[in-house]
Amino acid sequence: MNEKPRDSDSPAPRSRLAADPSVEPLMDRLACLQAELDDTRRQLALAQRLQRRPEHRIIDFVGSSPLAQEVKRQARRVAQSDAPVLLMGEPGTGKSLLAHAIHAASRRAAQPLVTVRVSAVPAALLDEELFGPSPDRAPRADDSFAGRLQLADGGTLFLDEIGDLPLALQAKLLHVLRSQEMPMPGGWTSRTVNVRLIASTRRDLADMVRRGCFRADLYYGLHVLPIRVPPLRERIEDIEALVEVLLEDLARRGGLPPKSLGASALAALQRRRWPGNVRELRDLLEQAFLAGSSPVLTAADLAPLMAAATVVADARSGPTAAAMEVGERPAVAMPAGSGNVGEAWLPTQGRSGAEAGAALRVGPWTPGSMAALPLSPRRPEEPSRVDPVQSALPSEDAAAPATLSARKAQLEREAIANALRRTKGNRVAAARLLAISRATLYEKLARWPELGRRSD
Ligand SMILES: Nc1ncnc2c1ncn2[C@@H]1O[C@H](COP(=O)(O)OP(=O)(O)OP(=O)(O)O)[C@@H](O)[C@H]1O
Repeated sequence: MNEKPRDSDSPAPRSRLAADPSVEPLMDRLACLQAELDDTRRQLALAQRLQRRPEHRIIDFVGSSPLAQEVKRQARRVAQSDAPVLLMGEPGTGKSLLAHAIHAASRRAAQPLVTVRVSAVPAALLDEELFGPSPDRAPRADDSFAGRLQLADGGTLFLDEIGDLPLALQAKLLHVLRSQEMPMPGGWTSRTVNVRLIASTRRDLADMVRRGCFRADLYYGLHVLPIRVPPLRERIEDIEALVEVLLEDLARRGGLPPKSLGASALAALQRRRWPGNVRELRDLLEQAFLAGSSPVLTAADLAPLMAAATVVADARSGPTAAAMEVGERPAVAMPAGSGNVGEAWLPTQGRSGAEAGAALRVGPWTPGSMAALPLSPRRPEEPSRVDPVQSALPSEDAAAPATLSARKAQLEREAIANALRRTKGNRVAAARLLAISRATLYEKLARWPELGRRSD
């Protein structure tokens, strides 16, 4: 056998060292460390694999109706391209799901998908949030802060509710997308960004262009690959499959025994118009799932929940809510030179009680949120006697929600309420305390607007 001569400097074979009693404890320690290292490597590899696992795939868009099949066909087609995608549809129809799925099916899947929910970030913060520090200011030590466009470099930027983007930022976005260049602070240098844009809207952007509220060039740039995501009422035949998947998911997430739907309950669901679309269906099923102990949900189980949801839907179609769907954000004047185009949207502060109340109703539905809504809403002018922040804190006898996602949401809400209480409502300080960006805090407050209101 042709054995390679051992280098005189290489360590002595392990067996010879191990035989030496003086190094035995060291060898044992080394073996332990090696085992720990291997274990950590395995865990790291698993975590990386899990992180890379897409949140949604195109197949997760449940439905076999012709409309649902067409959406999935278009999603597969646009995933092959690098052109901007525009997802148009009512709230809760699955636009975010599709954005994630298209990214996951694209050649950028291994790169980041960065989401900005435009409607949830105040206009005054949006510029920096998207583009990073302004190129007009002198470079500073803290300029390592990157805007979301830069964070999405190589991957995909998902702009949820692009219709809420102020006009000045529309121009800036268009410029960056066309030139693939972002000027850096100081204005002397720029950096290249390679980002694919997916945008979603529940508003009629073509109508906004006609009214001068949305730039025509950005609209046409986005309209290269448009996908219309149909409302649930146009694909009633998908409800059965959706119910099956959603009930299975609720049971799995909650670690609970599975439940099914009786024939009368299915018929009742198919008769409904679903203004909140699949999200509303999911919330309704979650409440029904948690409310009863029977393994089969009946029409009688669903009837009171559907009646309560109808009250909410009617409130949503009221005049203020309708204005928010098709019109502009409630705007307040900004002082001249404040850096934005004369308007800033404040999620809760600065709005009248009526507007804030409407925002509560039209805001995103969260699991179990309908149960928390009063059936007869308080009159807007009636002052609240309850400190919303205090009331958000955990009470001794508050029943913990059963599902993991609802429990996580409750803990998050409590942490934010606590931070706001400790900082006396100062959002900048609260965000710092929570170690999140201001924009993230505003995004979360859009989900729980009552936390952002001061009782004093
Ligand atoms: N076709 C579908 N199949 C399975 N789940 C769906 C489908 N459509 C929507 N969902 C589920 O419904 C919920 C709402 O969907 P999603 O957030 O994607 O809607 P959206 O259109 O982005 O809403 P919004 O405009 O309010 O942001 C999510 O839990 C999503 O997983």
